[in-house]
Amino acid sequence: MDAAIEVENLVTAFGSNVIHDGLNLTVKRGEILGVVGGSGTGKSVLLKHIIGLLKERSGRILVNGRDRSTMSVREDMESRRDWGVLFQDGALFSSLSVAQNVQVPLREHFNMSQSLMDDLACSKLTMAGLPLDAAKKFPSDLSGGMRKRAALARSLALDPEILFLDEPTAGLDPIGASAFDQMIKELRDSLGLTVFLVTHDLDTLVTVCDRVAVLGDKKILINAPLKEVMEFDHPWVQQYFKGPRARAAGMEV
Ligand SMILES: Nc1ncnc2c1ncn2[C@@H]1O[C@H](COP(=O)(O)OP(=O)(O)OP(=O)(O)O)[C@@H](O)[C@H]1O
Repeated sequence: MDAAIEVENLVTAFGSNVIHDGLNLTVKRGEILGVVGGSGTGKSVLLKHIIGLLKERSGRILVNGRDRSTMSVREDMESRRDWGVLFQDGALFSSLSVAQNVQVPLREHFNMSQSLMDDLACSKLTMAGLPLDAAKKFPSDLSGGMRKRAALARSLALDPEILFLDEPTAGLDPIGASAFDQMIKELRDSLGLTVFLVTHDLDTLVTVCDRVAVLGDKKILINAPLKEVMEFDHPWVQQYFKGPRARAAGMEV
């Protein structure tokens, strides 16, 4: 099996608060993996460990087959081009225009002309479904949904192989959320991306995820296609997938 991400026996803690204790997870290349779990179970912390924003841990994390902990600083920097991240709040720089935001990773990694960067920013904005007149706007001039798309455009700036999305549809109205889901699927299909998607959104799980990994009891309880996950005998899983919201999302085994 060709794995984009492999997490082996991960143990993490903040002081005495153990977050993950022997967590194992494989994300296959080209799949959209939905990561779910109760609030505070460590989904965002797991994402931050995989991308190297958090470092204190034991266990191995391999991205594209490379062990993050044994990389030189240069290798680590190079490997950062392999992925893009969309954080929960979008994390755009408010004093920069949308185009300048998209160009931040380009400036960090390459030495290219302004006109090339402008062209690239326009192409990434189009990919993320934004009109070109958004380029000169500032984040505060955009709706919540457009800000998410601008942040997505920035996460695509370096032509990543892997996309990390932390609750991408949170705060979007149902129409905006379903359009965003559709776009993620189209981007995966056209660019061959691997997507690691933290979400609480049941509609997203149903419509875009190939597999679902459930984080609970400090581990991945199950990592399987949704239908299999829904049959998994664990109290949180049963409550989550058989509750009123799940029924409203049309989830039936
Ligand atoms: N920088 C930090 N310092 C100390 N504790 C932290 C830090 N970041 C996260 N935590 C703790 O780690 C635990 C897991 O947090 P995390 O944000 O990963 O949860 P989550 O599963 O993403 O939750 P949610 O679904 O609510 O976003 C929580 O108890 C949180 O308080």
